[in-house]
Amino acid sequence: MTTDRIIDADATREDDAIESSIRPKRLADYLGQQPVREQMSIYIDAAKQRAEALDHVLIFGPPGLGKTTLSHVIANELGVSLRVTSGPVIEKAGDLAALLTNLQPHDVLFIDEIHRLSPVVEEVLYPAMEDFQLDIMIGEGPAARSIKIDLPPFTLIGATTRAGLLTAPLRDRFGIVQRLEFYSADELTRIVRRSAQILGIACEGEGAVEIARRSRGTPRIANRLLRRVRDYAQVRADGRIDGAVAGAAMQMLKVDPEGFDDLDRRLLELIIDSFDGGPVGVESLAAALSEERGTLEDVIEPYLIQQGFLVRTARGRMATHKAYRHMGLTPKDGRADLFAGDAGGG
Ligand SMILES: Nc1ncnc2c1ncn2[C@@H]1O[C@H](COP(=O)(O)OP(=O)(O)OP(=O)(O)O)[C@@H](O)[C@H]1O
Ligand SMILES: [Mg+2]
Repeated sequence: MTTDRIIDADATREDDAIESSIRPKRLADYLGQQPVREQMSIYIDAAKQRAEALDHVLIFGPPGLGKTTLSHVIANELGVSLRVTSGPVIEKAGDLAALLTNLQPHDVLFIDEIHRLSPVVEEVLYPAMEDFQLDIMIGEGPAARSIKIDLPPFTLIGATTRAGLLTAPLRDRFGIVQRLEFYSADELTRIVRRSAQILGIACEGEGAVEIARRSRGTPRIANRLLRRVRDYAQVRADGRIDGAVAGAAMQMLKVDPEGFDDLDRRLLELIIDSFDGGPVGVESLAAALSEERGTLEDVIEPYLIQQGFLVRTARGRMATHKAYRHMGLTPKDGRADLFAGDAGGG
């Protein structure tokens, strides 16, 4: 979105290039996300047994957790084609009509950033999802008329960073809603090992663990850190990534043991120093960091909140006891009690 953070969860061009080789294609290679995998495997088998299109799927979760990957996996497992588009790209009702009428029965249409569909396009999508029917107006003025076109049964997969961004009528039309969670260090370790193997990188036990621990619960970041650590290992060591090499590389990359970079630390510092620990509104924080509010809410905050460094309250964001300690500071009086046992969430 904005920065050149090594731990930015957004995809870069380099990511896209390597993506195709390491992106899992089958459910069995889609590591972690156990409940999602289990459910999807049942829904996919059931749809195949009935020879029906899979019900529409909404996938939401922070950037880099595997929304696009999961949609590819679903289409692969169903044995159908996947058409990829995104909310902002579909400008007119006619664009959507062209996409939908080109689908084969049971195909998957993947709409990324589905919360950014225009209201007009969304209106056209409702009957398409519900009744596999297109209801569009052609012509203008007195000559305008509405025509109905039957569509092949298809599966819509929508992805968004936050379910709350969707309108209620759109959300209600998805029969399957999957929320992706941040990955555990163990899951990320397996992902790092798998990627290392595919890319032919020698990455030993502790090396993979070290990279996983600092990946902010995000596979895209894990894969990117793996590549940067490989560079370091190649130039400064014998090419093998072990714990020590990974640790040294992380120091060079300024990724701290929690996986935080300068931006995360600046955010925590800001709340603690300039706003006395909060609460402080998200707009003020975004302005002070020169970041967009959306970046703050979708990219930076979710992990800090999930890890219990930040809490979202009705009056704004507050730094927790854990945040003070991480920054090497003593919590304000009372704050320790207030947040003792706080496990994050939100
Ligand atoms: N469950 C998984 N197992 C292994 N690797 C994964 C998994 N999920 C994602 N990845 C890896 O992480 C990378 C990023 O995933 P993906 O592009 O699907 O994220 P996304 O949620 O669509 O992100 P964005 O919100 O930016 O679109 C992929 O290239 C893939 O290799
Ligand atoms: Mg994606």
